[in-house]
Amino acid sequence: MTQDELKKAVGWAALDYVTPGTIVGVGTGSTAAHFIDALGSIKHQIEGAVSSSEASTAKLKGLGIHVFNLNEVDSLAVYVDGADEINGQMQMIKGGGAALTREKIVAAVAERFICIADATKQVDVLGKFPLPVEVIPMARSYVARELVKLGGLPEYRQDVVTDNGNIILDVYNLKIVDPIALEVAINALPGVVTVGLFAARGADVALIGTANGVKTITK
Ligand SMILES: O=C[C@H](O)[C@H](O)[C@H](O)COP(=O)(O)O
Repeated sequence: MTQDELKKAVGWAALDYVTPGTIVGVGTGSTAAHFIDALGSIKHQIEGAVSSSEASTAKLKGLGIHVFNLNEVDSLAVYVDGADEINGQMQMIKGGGAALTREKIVAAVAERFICIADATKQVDVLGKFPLPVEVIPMARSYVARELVKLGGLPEYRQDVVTDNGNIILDVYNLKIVDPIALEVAINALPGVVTVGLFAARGADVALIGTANGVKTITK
């Protein structure tokens, strides 16, 4: 099976976690795009969605799914999204598609985070995938210097502006042995909007696409 077929398998498998009549939290990226297609097949059974990016919003609307503003919604039963890496503690690196901030916000409102990922995303230690950090543009150099002090090698993601008008620093060379501590430390830097570590609030369920089918891991 190709990687995209594995992504499709987990995207569709996530439908099992969608309760009819509810508003669904929707992530961003190539795996989440398969979930959106799957959601389209049951669009008359759900009230709508809350989206984590302009790209997902456009796709949802294109399929005729109503997209709610998060401020209109008190709670979400589930948030379904992909990841760039996920470890055995269900902690993740996200933001390869620059959508990390809105993803973290929508995930925070949801009761359960359903991570959908192909098996290549599973790791023992987070950090091989460069850690995305969304930064206010004027703070770029300052935050980069601080990230070096934390042991990382930050690289400015050229030609990328987030949906919130900010920039992304991708931090290489990290072996993240204490993900929660690093999440707290980076989030505390003035100018950082969000770090793409989803550690304090990780996934509750992981649907992992493997050659032998979809594996379900529950926290
Ligand atoms: O900003 C992007 C998101 O965090 C994605 O969920 C993540 O990059 C995984 O994307 P994909 O499903 O395309 O591998």
